[in-house]
Amino acid sequence: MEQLTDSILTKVIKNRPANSHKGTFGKILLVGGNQNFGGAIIMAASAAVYAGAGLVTTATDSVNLDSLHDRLPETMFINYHDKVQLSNSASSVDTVVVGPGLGDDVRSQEVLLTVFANLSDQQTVIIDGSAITMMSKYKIDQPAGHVIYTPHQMEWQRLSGITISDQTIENNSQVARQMNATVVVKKHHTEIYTVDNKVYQLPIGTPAQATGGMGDTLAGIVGGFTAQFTNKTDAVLAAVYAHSAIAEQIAQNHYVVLPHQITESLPQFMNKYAN
Ligand SMILES: NC(=O)C1=CN([C@@H]2O[C@H](COP(=O)(O)OP(=O)(O)OC[C@H]3O[C@@H](n4cnc5c(N)ncnc54)[C@H](O)[C@@H]3O)[C@@H](O)[C@H]2O)[C@@H](O)CC1
Ligand SMILES: Nc1ncnc2c1ncn2[C@@H]1O[C@H](COP(=O)(O)OP(=O)(O)O)[C@@H](O)[C@H]1O
Ligand SMILES: [Mg+2]
Repeated sequence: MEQLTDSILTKVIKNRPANSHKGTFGKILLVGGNQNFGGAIIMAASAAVYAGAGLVTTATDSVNLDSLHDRLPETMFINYHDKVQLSNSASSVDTVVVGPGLGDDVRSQEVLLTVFANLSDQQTVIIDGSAITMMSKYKIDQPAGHVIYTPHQMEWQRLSGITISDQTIENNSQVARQMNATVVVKKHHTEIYTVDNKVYQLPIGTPAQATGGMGDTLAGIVGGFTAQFTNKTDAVLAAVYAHSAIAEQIAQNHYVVLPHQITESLPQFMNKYAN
């Protein structure tokens, strides 16, 4: 197992070519936010935009449209109950983040199945929150694409069948190896199990991060990084590291770190490491 350091940031975050345009930095679709959890997808989409994704579309319940655009005018919007629009977008973007605040009822399941049915091998899909819970609850198969799961320990228990107290590196690796996916098991000192069977641990992070929306924000950063940086595994590692490194900086003089504070710090933080 390897400990992550800030060298992953300089490895991944590159100066932007002078002749680039928004298309250079990836098209990303974020899917989530039911009538109760709209904040989750707003936080995830905001993180993706501030992490530098080129073109961001948010598919959510239409009840969330006004607050979404109020917070984040940079994103486009789709009503996720519109199957045609959701299918077209899911099949045409480079990267999909699905799950933050999606909920786990049958209507949420319908949305998830539509997204999964429209993915193909060239795409990257980050599966978070309710999407993970629903895959276990409704026994939904892993979709096509480069798959990245971002479960917290309870979601990992649901997905892997390993109870939280048995989630050792060895047990986690054994299950992750059979999944053909990258798995980010989120906790204090998060672990990342990569597709090529390596294990990384995050040695930083603070209990000031223990607040709702912190993982939704991470999912958006992972989406933003994988959308614009070539090596997908390194992009995940850098996203996980940046999320907690920013949190630690804020926590030096704040008792609790709010997810949107991390998001707002991203452009300045990334600029320090770009080379
Ligand atoms: N503002 C919003 O709209 C928010 C929406 N959220 C969404 O709510 C949905 C349900 O997710 P939840 O995670 O709240 O509910 P879950 O039921 O999936 O998991 C939460 C439970 O897991 C337990 N747990 C054990 N180990 C844990 C660990 N290491 N990290 C986190 N929890 C651990 C917690 O104590 C809690 O009882 C998701 O779609 C999520 O994205 C949450 O992110 C909270 C904020
Ligand atoms: N005590 C802690 N130390 C370090 N990181 C933490 C701590 N508590 C929570 N986090 C981080 O906060 C995030 C929480 O994710 P998650 O539980 O999915 O939140 P949510 O679904 O509410 O957005 C993870 O990245 C986790 O590693
Ligand atoms: Mg979560």
